[in-house]
Amino acid sequence: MAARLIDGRAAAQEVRARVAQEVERFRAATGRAPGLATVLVGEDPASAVYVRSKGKATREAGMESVSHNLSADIGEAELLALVDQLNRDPAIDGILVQLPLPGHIDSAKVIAAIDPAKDVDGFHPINAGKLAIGAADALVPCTPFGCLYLLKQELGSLSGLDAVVIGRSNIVGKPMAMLLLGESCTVTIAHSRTKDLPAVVRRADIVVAAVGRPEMVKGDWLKSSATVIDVGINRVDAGEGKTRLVGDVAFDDAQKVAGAITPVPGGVGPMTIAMLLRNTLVAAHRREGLAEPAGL
Ligand SMILES: NC(=O)C1=CN([C@@H]2O[C@H](COP(=O)(O)OP(=O)(O)OC[C@H]3O[C@@H](n4cnc5c(N)ncnc54)[C@H](OP(=O)(O)O)[C@@H]3O)[C@@H](O)[C@H]2O)C=CC1
Ligand SMILES: Nc1nc(=O)c2c([nH]1)NC[C@@H]1CN(c3ccc(C(=O)N[C@@H](CCC(=O)O)C(=O)O)cc3)C=[N+]21
Repeated sequence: MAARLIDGRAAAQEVRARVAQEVERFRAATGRAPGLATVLVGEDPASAVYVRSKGKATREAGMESVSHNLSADIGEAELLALVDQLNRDPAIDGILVQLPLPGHIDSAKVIAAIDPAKDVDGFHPINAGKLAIGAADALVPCTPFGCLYLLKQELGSLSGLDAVVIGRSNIVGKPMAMLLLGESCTVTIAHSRTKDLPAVVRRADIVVAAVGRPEMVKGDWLKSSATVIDVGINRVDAGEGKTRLVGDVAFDDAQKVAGAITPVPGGVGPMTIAMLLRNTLVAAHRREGLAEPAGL
């Protein structure tokens, strides 16, 4: 039987509509809108597209969006000075520095300079630590948070399920594993040194692929009825000078085996943006000392 398609666009639209309602309440209570600042260094076209769509979604939710576009040869000190200025700006509730940064800038240093209360990406060591210890007030990285939202929508309780996360980056794989552990899954983190990855994946009730290798996870690696979340965003040649987006999972074959699967595009990507808006809303409430909006 063909897998159910997990519609990330629809789920993201629901989250965004709820955020927009809460933005109105926030506005009524404080006389201002939540504000998100995005910082883009250099002119990587893909990054520029993401940053623009984040800005658009922010405004559509009724929030303020401020974008800073810096030249690729800006010094680390100048970038740190901008972060410091945004940390102090009372109208800014969330700061997102688009990654990757150019090689001459130490991204760990830049991330650590962001006020943890404004770290809506959830990349600051304080927020990563809070997630790891299960603190309720962690700001959680948007991509894994969006994956968890889709999984809970699809499966309800995740307790006791076997989850395999492929990829161990600080922005996707590791926080994803922490979230699944928090839901009482039995979690395996696989990576480039994992022995016999197909055998590891075959045990999984839940597979999260965050690798960056087009269509690496094959249909016959999957246990029948597994729930598959494909985080990969890979642009590949489609002939005639065109390109198309594919995930880290070989979708057509996986779809014949899996119980449910996210498409690329239209899966995790839109959820990432929805969760960024959610985190900005929550950060704004905390900064104003307001009760956090329930159920978001
Ligand atoms: N939809 C969205 O919103 C987002 C999508 N992405 C996409 O998700 C993917 C992953 O992103 P990110 O985590 O930043 O990537 P990274 O490159 O930081 O990490 C990739 C991970 O995959 C592992 N890996 C690489 N090759 C293999 C292999 N052959 N077998 C098993 N594991 C392997 C690496 O292992 P090792 O550590 O051993 O090197 C590493 O842990 C990319 O396609 C990216 O574009 C990312 C962010 C947001
Ligand atoms: N500080 C930081 N935070 C990030 O969250 C961050 C980042 N840097 N750097 C790059 C990655 C990537 N990322 C995506 C966001 C949305 C889509 C998205 O909306 N994708 C659409 C398709 C977009 C298209 O057509 O190109 C989809 O999957 O349907 C994808 C990828 C956030 N990232």
